[in-house]
Amino acid sequence: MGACFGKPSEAGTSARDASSTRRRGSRGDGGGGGGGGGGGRTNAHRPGQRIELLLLGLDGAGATTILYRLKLQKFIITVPTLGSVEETIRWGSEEILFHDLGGTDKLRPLWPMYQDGIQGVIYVVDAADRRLVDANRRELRRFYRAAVKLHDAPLLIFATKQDLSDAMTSEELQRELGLEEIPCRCYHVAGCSAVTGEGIHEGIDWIVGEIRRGGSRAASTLRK
Ligand SMILES: Nc1nc2c(ncn2[C@@H]2O[C@H](COP(=O)(O)OP(=O)(O)OP(=O)(O)O)[C@@H](O)[C@H]2O)c(=O)[nH]1
Ligand SMILES: [Mg+2]
Repeated sequence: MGACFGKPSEAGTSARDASSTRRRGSRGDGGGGGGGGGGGRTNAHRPGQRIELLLLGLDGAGATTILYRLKLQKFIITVPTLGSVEETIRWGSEEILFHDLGGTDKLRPLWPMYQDGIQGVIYVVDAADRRLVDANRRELRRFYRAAVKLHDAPLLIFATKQDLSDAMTSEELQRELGLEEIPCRCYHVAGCSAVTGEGIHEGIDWIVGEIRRGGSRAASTLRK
């Protein structure tokens, strides 16, 4: 797939076809999301350089479980993250440093403190809990209002817990979260499960691919 240009909506390629992508730059818009607009550019990625990603989500969404699924290739029982956890994993020729931030309401205001050096954002949603859709929409917007340095960075939404019967699909979540209004460079919603491992590698491949080719993007294609 190409860079962050093209059709308003492209089907992704995760397992069970449970993903959807939006590439900014095709709408010619300039509004939505707020957030000032004076933010610095995200660190451009140089080949061989370590990638740094933020891993966010409401408490209990499943962020840390995804992190250790990636690190250990198995499902492990986690404890709630108090503050932040840093883990590095090897991804092909790349090294990725994850900043996994706790998601309780006390910790969410701290998320925007982690902007410097970050090249991509992963936001984890418990797709099986429909009661949290409003809170997820609100917290995503609040985060991006403050995190102006990340408006140039790709956003991966992990719609996790797809192993549970009533989990929302990625298309449903894309609509419900109002992702069109989020001032990120481009986004992708990937259905996944940290229990089965489904969809996680595809999601990481997407964000790493976007970061790799993001360095040459013309500023005019980016919303400020
Ligand atoms: N069924 C199911 N349960 C999951 C999945 N991923 C995580 N869980 C469970 O969800 C709960 C919360 O997981 P965590 O990874 O600790 O959540 P977190 O987002 O890191 O939460 P905080 O650290 O509090 O911000 C745990 O009981 C996990 O076992 C999944 O894919 N499927
Ligand atoms: Mg955690």
